[in-house]
Amino acid sequence: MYSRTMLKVRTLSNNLKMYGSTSSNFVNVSVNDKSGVAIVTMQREPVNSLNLELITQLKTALSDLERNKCRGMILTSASKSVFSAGLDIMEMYKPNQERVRNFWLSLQDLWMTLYGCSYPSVAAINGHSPAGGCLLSMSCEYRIMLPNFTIGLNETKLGIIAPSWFVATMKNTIGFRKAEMALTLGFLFTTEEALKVGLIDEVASSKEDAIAKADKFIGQFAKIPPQPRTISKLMLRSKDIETLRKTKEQDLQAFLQVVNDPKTQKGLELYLESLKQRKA
Ligand SMILES: CCCCCCCCCC/C=C\CC(=O)SCCNC(=O)CCNC(=O)[C@H](O)C(C)(C)COP(=O)(O)OP(=O)(O)OC[C@H]1O[C@@H](n2cnc3c(N)ncnc32)[C@H](O)[C@@H]1OP(=O)(O)O
Repeated sequence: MYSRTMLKVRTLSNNLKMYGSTSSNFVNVSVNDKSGVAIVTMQREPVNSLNLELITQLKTALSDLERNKCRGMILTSASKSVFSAGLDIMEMYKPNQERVRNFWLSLQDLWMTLYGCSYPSVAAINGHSPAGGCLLSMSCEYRIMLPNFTIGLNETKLGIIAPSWFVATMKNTIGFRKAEMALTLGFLFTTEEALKVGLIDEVASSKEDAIAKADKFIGQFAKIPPQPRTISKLMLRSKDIETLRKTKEQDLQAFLQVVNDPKTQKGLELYLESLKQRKA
């Protein structure tokens, strides 16, 4: 039913080639011929950490779907245990200044594209989804998660502050009070806790079940005229998108200041070590 790569994800654009990146394919898009629903699969092993290339390819895939008037989009992961580990810490550790700048601008762009897309969007969260992974999930309209994983904005636990648009997305998803608790604690919710707090909408027993549930959710819109649907969605979401659009440069400068602070660099080094030691 879902034909692989019917919509081709463009390889890296020229401005990325100058960083010597290879054009690996970190995103697979398959479209159901009958329903017109696309499955966008992140496939950057081992943990789908969001580096410049994955972010850029996701943005391209989502924009292509918009142009091709897709009927709905399901975002998921090729990994069996991780949806996305969030931002790739290696992009922020001892960064090349031009690349890290591009990295952040591309993340802003991806969020604005996903949060404001006209088609119905569902995250089929088939693994852990901390920080940037949680942002991607929350930016979709509906979330279905598999049991025994965790999701949340854990930035404060890492000694950093989630940007205002991450905060706005969480507030819009679970409400002020619960977002305040979750953000200040840097809380990672288990699947059951996430369901209780409204961070996810359904629990699925397997990835296949999650896709089936996502298809069902999107199927409801077959009877709704697309334009009123999109306008209603954007009435709720466009204020936060416009806020970031207007303050992109300011947001970038704030990010660069934090990343280039020697204390942040030390923190990143220790965090990377701790991630490696967890295995030992
Ligand atoms: C700390 C950031 C400071 C930046 C300051 C600027 C502030 C700007 C605002 C930032 C906003 C958002 C921040 C983020 O998104 S930061 C990323 C936060 N993510 C996490 O804390 C998750 C960390 N990872 C995990 O908890 C686990 O990996 C996992 C997702 C639960 C999966 O566990 P696992 O056991 O299946 O896999 P594991 O063995 O841990 O990892 C496999 C290898 O992948 C490496 N790795 C994991 N996560 C990341 C990552 N986010 N970036 C880069 N690399 C990552 C891990 O080190 C292993 O590598 P190796 O095989 O040992 O070489």
